Amino acid sequence: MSRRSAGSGRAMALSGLRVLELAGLAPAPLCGMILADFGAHVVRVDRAPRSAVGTDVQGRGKRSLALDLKRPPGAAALRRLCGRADVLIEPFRHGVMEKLGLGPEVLLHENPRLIYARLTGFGQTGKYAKSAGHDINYMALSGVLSKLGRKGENPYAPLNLLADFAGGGVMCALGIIIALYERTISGKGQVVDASMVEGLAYLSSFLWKSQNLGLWNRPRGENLLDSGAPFYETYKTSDGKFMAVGAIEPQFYDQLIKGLGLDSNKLPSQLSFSDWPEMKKKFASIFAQKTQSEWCNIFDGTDACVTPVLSFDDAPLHQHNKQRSSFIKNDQEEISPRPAPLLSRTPAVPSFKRDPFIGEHTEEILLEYGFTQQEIAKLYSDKVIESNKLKANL
Ligand SMILES: C[C@H](CCC[C@@H](C)[C@H]1CC[C@H]2[C@@H]3[C@H](O)C[C@@H]4C[C@H](O)CC[C@]4(C)[C@H]3C[C@H](O)[C@]12C)C(=O)SCCNC(=O)CCNC(=O)[C@H](O)C(C)(C)COP(=O)(O)OP(=O)(O)OC[C@H]1O[C@@H](n2cnc3c(N)ncnc32)[C@H](O)[C@@H]1OP(=O)(O)O
Repeated sequence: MSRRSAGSGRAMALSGLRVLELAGLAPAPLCGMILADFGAHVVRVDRAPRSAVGTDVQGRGKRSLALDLKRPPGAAALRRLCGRADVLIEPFRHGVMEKLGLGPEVLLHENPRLIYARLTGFGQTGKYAKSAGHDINYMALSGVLSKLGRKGENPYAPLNLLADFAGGGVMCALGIIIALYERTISGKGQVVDASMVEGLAYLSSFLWKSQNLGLWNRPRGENLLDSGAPFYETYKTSDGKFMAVGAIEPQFYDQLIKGLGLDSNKLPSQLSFSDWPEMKKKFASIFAQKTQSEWCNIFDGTDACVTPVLSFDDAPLHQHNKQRSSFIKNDQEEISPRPAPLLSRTPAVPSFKRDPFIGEHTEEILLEYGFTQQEIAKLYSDKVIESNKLKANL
């Protein structure tokens, strides 16, 4: 397969890599989208019979094949596809793939170079391996949720960003890339058991390993980085917006104090924990006196570590983000973040096309993977695959 991405004419880091992503909820689609953004040929294997509308909003750069895995010819078709693929991403709880006869021992036996990535909440073993769950449950089990939240309040889940996406989708992508690198040496594939509980726990290594520094020994919401400190907080401005303050180091804290028009000689020391609640009130009353844009005028260009809290409407329009083209607009005028990180020679070139409809590329994918027209016709007549050309052409 070409080392160049279709349409862009620029080489991408993962060009030529064949990925099969079994359609799942949120984390696996992100994992597949990252690989697609960096040039992999990602096929999303959707369910047949298909539902009216897909739930994957992270289908950028992917193609869709609608295949009924519950029927033996459908499972057999996936086995054949895996025979020619580099990576399989499966997002089901443990046991589902085995029940379909598509477990790793089968697929790796048929293609020993396959990277078989299993992205689950609880992993492949252990008491919860077969239990349903969502981001908040995985965060809870990792220990991390217990650290999140404000003083006196219950633990608080910051959307489904941490377990689903950081500990799940991104960690799984990392596992895949590590296994692909290792395959260049051994020639062998392997299973990546990407548990979101463990992915997030690993991501929180700093919290675990800094416990002896005394950073976290007060209750939730009363520590340095968990909204306890006045200099690591958000503050409301006079126009109802917010500023984010992260002035940890003394030299940066000094600049914060200066920008707020305060005299450091008349204030308690920065790390006087008992004064933190009062200092917060003081900072809050000062921030409430000016608009967000007025505070930006004061703090932009300083090292006070004070930035505006931007809405989704405002973030793409902020001068800094515009200067780096940090957000992109696709052919449907939808705005989303540009893939990161930026690689200097082979950056990601995200697709600007709309996401695929379920089953939009069924036939072309099967042909590409070596199925004959007769075999495809049989799969159609057996109702094992579906095509969605009509809708795609509307
Ligand atoms: C917090 C997040 C979740 C957020 C998701 C939201 C973004 C979306 C949730 C609901 C969506 C809305 C809803 O669908 C209604 C609208 C629909 C419309 O189309 C769009 C708008 C909607 C409003 C829509 C909008 C959004 O999309 C939603 C709001 C998370 O935490 S996500 C992380 C979840 N956890 C995991 O991924 C860990 C691993 N997976 C699991 O543990 C389980 O999969 C899970 C998630 C617990 C689900 O369990 P379930 O019983 O449903 O599945 P499994 O046990 O894994 O088995 C899968 C079965 O499906 C069969 N199968 C799979 N593929 C095929 C195929 N191609 N052909 C045939 N059959 C297939 C497979 O064989 C299994 O069958 P069995 O059960 O019989 O073994």
